[in-house]
Amino acid sequence: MSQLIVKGVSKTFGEGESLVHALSSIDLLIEKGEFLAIMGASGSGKTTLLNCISTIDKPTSGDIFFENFDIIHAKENQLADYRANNISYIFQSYNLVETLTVFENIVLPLQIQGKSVRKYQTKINDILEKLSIQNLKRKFPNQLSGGQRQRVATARALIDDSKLLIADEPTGALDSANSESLMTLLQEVNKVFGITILLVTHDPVAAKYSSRMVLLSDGKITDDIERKGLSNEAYLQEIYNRTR
Ligand SMILES: Nc1ncnc2c1ncn2[C@@H]1O[C@H](COP(=O)(O)OP(=O)(O)OP(=O)(O)O)[C@@H](O)[C@H]1O
Repeated sequence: MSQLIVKGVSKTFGEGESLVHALSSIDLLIEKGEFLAIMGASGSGKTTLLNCISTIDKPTSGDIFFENFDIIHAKENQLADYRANNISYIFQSYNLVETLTVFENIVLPLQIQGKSVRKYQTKINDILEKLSIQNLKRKFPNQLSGGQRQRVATARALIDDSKLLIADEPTGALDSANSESLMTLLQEVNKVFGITILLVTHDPVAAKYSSRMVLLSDGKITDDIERKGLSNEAYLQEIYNRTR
């Protein structure tokens, strides 16, 4: 059973002359632990698809199930629980709180959800160690390099047992060196923690770190390729071939 099932999802905006078909009958099965890159031209429906999955937006028709949970027919309080328990985001700007230490930033989602930081101590140490930021715990964000800030923001996204990590154009504002380090980090996090990642990107170089790429054109899926055993570079070539 796939972790995420998107079945016949359509989404329109506006009406009459200004009607836009943002998504047209999207069918997509996503397995647990997949690192999926969603590509496509501007306006092809990438963000709308992510928004329907993360319940920011509601499809006009179709069904979405996450681990058997029926997102479309759920009540608002159930959706709030779904979001809190399952979804984390990686933001372009990292969104670290400058007046809190690295440790306090990382445990913030636990505190917001009223969870005991003490119960998560082993997991916190594991994440700090795996992301090589144990020695930064007491520092403040303004004492960190760009790459270290990325690692702290990623640790925070991983702390609360979320099953789905959503990154909408996370490299959009980064230079190529920082893009590469963020994408390498996401690839590592996907492998080590097995978290499912949904990445929206325009950039084939960012998409080469994924395990699968779907291409949207005018609200439809027009291509779907898996990395299988390909190296990043061979997979990149395949993505170039299929997206140009
Ligand atoms: N709230 C809205 N109201 C009206 N039209 C919308 C709205 N949101 C999206 N659209 C339209 O739906 C289509 C898909 O938009 P979407 O933002 O999903 O595309 P995208 O592939 O993420 O684009 P980009 O790469 O530029 O971010 C576009 O034609 C867009 O203009």
